[in-house]
Amino acid sequence: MWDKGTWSVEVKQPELQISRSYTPLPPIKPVDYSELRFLIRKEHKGEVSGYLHSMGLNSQMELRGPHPGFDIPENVAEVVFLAGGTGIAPALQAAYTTLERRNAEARVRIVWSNRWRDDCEGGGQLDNMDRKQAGLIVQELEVLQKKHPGQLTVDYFVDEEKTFLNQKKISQLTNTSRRSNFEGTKLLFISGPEGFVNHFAGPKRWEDGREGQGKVAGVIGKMALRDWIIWKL
Ligand SMILES: Cc1cc2nc3c(=O)[nH]c(=O)nc-3n(C[C@H](O)[C@H](O)[C@H](O)COP(=O)(O)OP(=O)(O)OC[C@H]3O[C@@H](n4cnc5c(N)ncnc54)[C@H](O)[C@@H]3O)c2cc1C
Repeated sequence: MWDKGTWSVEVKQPELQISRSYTPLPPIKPVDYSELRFLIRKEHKGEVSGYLHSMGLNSQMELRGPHPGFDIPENVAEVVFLAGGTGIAPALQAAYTTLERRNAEARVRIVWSNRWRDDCEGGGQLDNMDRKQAGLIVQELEVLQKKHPGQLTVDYFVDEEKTFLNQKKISQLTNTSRRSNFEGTKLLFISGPEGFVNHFAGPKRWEDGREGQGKVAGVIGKMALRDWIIWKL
């Protein structure tokens, strides 16, 4: 799956017989297929996330999948990924596939918005702090940046610090006029809580019994971005 793009698996809660989807984080060492890592937010009264957070070491769980998400095309040139909260997990997947398995000149720009600084400790502030104090995901993003200098940027926005992603920032990220000599597919992803996706790209819609993309609306809908494939996750 790491050759393809974004993907998820379902975790089953055995007592209630319900399942929810979760997004494996890309490998940090050479690919070890026996290991899956996740970032799972503990939702207040969340059935499956609460169950997962209550599990002890060496517990067993039932997984279903993998379920493919978006396949990153071979000729990808630009990826802009707007991630809210745990939407950073598919952002890491897209960055991994693009940077490790595609053209060495492809560029990835991630924006990670969180409500609280605790969720992205050290993000955008690593020059002034001990790296070990940074959040694990922030550290992983930095490792990927160092491995692919100039190819990956990460911007952090934190609601409680009154910094917010806006149209101006998205315009900057999608303005690739200075790279007009480098042709290829341009992908703009929006991934996160429903309110985040709705605000920036409009709601997804049920189409033929499945969750489909719906129209591109919201902030991005007003921008008339040409040449970009826009994908809600
Ligand atoms: C493709 C995909 C990938 C995903 N990847 C990840 C990931 O990597 N990490 C991650 O953390 N999440 C991920 N999610 C979200 C995840 O699947 C779950 O939706 C999330 O963990 C919540 O599930 P839950 O069973 O814990 O909560 P649920 O029990 O479904 O509850 C969700 C919320 O609704 C509230 N709620 C429930 N019932 C009611 C009610 N009757 N009235 C009012 N409020 C109610 C709960 O308090 C809770 O806040 C992904 C989702 C998709 C579709």
